[in-house]
Amino acid sequence: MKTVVVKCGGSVLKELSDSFFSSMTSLLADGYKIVFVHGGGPEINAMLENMNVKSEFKNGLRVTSQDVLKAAELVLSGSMNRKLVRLLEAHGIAAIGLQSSDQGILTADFINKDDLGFVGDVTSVNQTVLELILKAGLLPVLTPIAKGPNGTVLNVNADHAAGAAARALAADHLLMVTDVDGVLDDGQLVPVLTSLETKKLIESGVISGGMIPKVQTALKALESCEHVHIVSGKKPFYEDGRWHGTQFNKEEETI
Ligand SMILES: Nc1ncnc2c1ncn2[C@@H]1O[C@H](COP(=O)(O)OP(=O)(O)O)[C@@H](O)[C@H]1O
Ligand SMILES: CC(=O)N[C@@H](CCC(=O)OP(=O)(O)O)C(=O)O
Repeated sequence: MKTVVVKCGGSVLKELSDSFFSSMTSLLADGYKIVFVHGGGPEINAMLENMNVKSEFKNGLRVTSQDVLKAAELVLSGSMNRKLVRLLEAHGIAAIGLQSSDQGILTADFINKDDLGFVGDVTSVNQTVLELILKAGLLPVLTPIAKGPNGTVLNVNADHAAGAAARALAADHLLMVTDVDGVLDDGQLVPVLTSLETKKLIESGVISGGMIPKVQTALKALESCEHVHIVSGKKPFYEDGRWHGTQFNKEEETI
């Protein structure tokens, strides 16, 4: 079973194009099984603003108090997950929304409770449930809210959640869908990146903000995934068996 984990950022959820869904349909037609993980960062920001709750990010991760966690869960599970499943269904794709803390679909541990609050790093993935759903011909759509220790739930960066799902499922492909064409340098798409080149772009400040957890996840995913891409959700990303965006390659492949 060829599996692709697709991560869709909150930045682009409202702007997903028909051509994006056509690419999804082409992938399914080519025999790929797809697991979707979504974010919702901008929508969580808007909700927190409405609630007059301040939140800050440290290295791309949202510092998450109990109040922030409640808002994040409400937005991710109650709003973003619902929207995405309905959009997929409207484009003829049989999808099912999953709250990832249920049945430990994603289980996580605190990264650093004192520093980040209720923020987790995924420690295990319930493959049995995901594989059952895939075998039934459905596309699972996962929230980045994980089961934590002692009855807690933890907020997981959606890029990290997707990377963990890709590794656990031994996915062939990790696709990170965002609001730009891929990694840009001076406004130009960088079509191929190795880990060394990526690190240089982070050091020089070309890659910043929300792109940092994305490229870090991409590089880590290369340990188990054959193909890793960052692509735009506003355009087709897969046409005639070819992928667009920025492709990440292992170092030795380019030397
Ligand atoms: N070198 C870069 N190339 C492209 N985007 C970058 C780069 N550096 C920073 N970014 C920013 O990263 C954003 C994508 O990250 P983010 O907003 O967290 O998206 P998502 O919600 O999809 O995870 C882009 O819209 C852009 O503003
Ligand atoms: C810990 C942490 O940062 N969690 C993220 C989860 C959502 C997310 O990652 O959404 P995007 O993919 O749209 O950025 C947050 O609270 O914003």
